[in-house]
Amino acid sequence: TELSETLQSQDVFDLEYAADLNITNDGSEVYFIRHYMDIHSDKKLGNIWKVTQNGELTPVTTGKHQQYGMALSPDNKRLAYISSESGNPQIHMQWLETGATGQMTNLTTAPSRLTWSADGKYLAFQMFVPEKATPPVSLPGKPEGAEWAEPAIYIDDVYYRFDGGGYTKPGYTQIFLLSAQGGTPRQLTFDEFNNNGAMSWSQDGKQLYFSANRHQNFRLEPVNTDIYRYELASGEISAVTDRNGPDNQPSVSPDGRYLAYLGYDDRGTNYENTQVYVRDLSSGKTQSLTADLDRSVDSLHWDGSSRGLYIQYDDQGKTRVAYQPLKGKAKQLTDKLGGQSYGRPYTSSEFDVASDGTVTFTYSAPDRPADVGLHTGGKDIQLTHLNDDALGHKTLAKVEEFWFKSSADGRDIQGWIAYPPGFDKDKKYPMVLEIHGGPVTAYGPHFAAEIQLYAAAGYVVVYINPRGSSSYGEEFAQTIHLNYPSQDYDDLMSAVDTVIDKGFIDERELFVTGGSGGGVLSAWIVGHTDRFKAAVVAKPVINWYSFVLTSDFYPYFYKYWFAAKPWEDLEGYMQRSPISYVGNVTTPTMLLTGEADYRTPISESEQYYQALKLQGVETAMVRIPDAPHGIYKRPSNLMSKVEYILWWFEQYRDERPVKN
Ligand SMILES: CSCC[C@H](NC=O)C(=O)N[C@@H](CC(C)C)C(=O)N[C@@H](Cc1ccccc1)C(=O)O
Repeated sequence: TELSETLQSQDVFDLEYAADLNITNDGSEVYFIRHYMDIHSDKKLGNIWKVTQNGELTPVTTGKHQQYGMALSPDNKRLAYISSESGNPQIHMQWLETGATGQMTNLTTAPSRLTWSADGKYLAFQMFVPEKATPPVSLPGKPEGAEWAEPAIYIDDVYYRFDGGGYTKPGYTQIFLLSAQGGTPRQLTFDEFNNNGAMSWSQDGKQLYFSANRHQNFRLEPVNTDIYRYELASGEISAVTDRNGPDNQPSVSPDGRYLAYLGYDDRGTNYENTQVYVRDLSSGKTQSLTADLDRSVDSLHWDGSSRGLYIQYDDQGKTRVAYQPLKGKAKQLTDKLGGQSYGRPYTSSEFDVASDGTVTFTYSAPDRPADVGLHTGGKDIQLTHLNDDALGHKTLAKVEEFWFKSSADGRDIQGWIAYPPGFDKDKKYPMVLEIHGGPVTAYGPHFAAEIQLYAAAGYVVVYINPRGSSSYGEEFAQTIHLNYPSQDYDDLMSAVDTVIDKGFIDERELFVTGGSGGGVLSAWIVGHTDRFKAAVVAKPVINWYSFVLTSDFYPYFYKYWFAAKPWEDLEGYMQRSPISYVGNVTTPTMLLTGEADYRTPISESEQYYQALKLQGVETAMVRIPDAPHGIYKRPSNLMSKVEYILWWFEQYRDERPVKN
């Protein structure tokens, strides 16, 4: 058959995906944000749409806005959401029976986490409250009308910049209460903590549960969140949990008897399974429902009868929803969740449940970003086809799962092969090995523009979940505790050998790329083998010593990824740093990083670039202006990333592909 069009990088502007799924109590309709890429502002925007069980789609809001944080009222008659249509983010409401809409607030900073009280009379929300910063120094002698340089910036907080958010301002996130009739929000919390975790109301509306890190030393105990109870009548705040380790996502059962939440005991490792806990609110008795699951639960929703919970977790690169009763075994419902990470094939999804047990979820397929799916009557139904117009006429890469044994120790490892459109097993193809970051995350059989674009350019693309990835249980993730990179390198090389053995790879045409943790591993690869013809190392850590002292989340990294502070274990830090092996590199290696990446700051890439130059190795550096760690967030930056990677590889191909 003749090939139809293949995917081009500019097609990323045509992608849409579903998010913020809210299902009605009777399961008949799903409200969701229909995200699209605006080619003029180069940003992801989104409006609210509704889809019925038979797939009928209706717009609920319109306009070129960013709308998000949607929350359907308990009686399903109103929809609260956040919209930037007035110029900055405000709470809006739509009365669904009449279609009347209104802006409910005039806030000075962005609201988040809209949470309805059970009687539908109030919305709790959160908002950053800035504090006045008085600089310790002011300069004397400025003549009137003089134009002096911007004043110096004084910093004394532990966290002074966040990836994606820029340099921080002094202040804290506080909880507010807004009448569903509108009016002035009332501030509920005032203390010097970030009260910024998920919230849930008691059924009688007298208490608000929320998660936050309210420990005196919270800045240096970065994952020690607990659940707190706020008494609406007195303003008193008391701790419900107090263990060492995160407790979050509180959710009061519909009958008001139980509080469910997620968490784990912090043992100081790189990964622990997040479990579901249920506390009987009158006796205080608490039990874990998922101690035997050996997977991390990411989210939960109560069943309408309060007899159990619907839970979401990653398993072997896919995401499942299961029903976990308060007593007894879990029942699997669907494993078709995903599709929200449209750049690279990370697991990323969400779900919601109606009172009758109908589950809506983001429906994943290797050839489409997230659609709205429904699980009802034991079946999965795809309700929307948001990208059939943009992608339906194109030939996309087929994605096939494979398993192989690692040469390190015979461990079973899972991976996927994306075949170029028009693939013929009797021909020989160049290969791209694409490596995920985290390092405790997972790739899976999900749509990814980057993978699809490399395949459309004629490469067989291989991606795997090396040891250390999530979705295979605690032992698998913890193999890299204080040991990253290590045998994950062997897993990656075994994947390459396994695919070569299939007979359709030109062994002389091997290429490698990866981002973040995948940048660490691709730099590690070129320092340990010369099998690849060219490499692109994206947003990497090159030197763990400098990374820990420049990354935004440094109180976490030194504590959970290393045995000691950098100056206490110089040898350990350097032994695991790609910079230590730069003397071995002969592979032409390009660096690519966002200039506003405060997670893996661009100084990491600069170190490797300069070292490679000193070594006389072919190299180049691509700097993406203003881009944070999530380079893909602006579609044109995703295009730049892919175009530069393909261009770099093409320089080193024996036969360059002919551009049409
Ligand atoms: C508790 S913070 C752990 C670090 C965080 N992990 C999230 O998965 C992270 O930012 N990891 C970086 C590498 C690290 C700073 C050396 C990373 O590999 N990022 C990946 C994965 C990722 C995907 C989506 C959102 C956040 C991270 C990447 O950017 O591809």
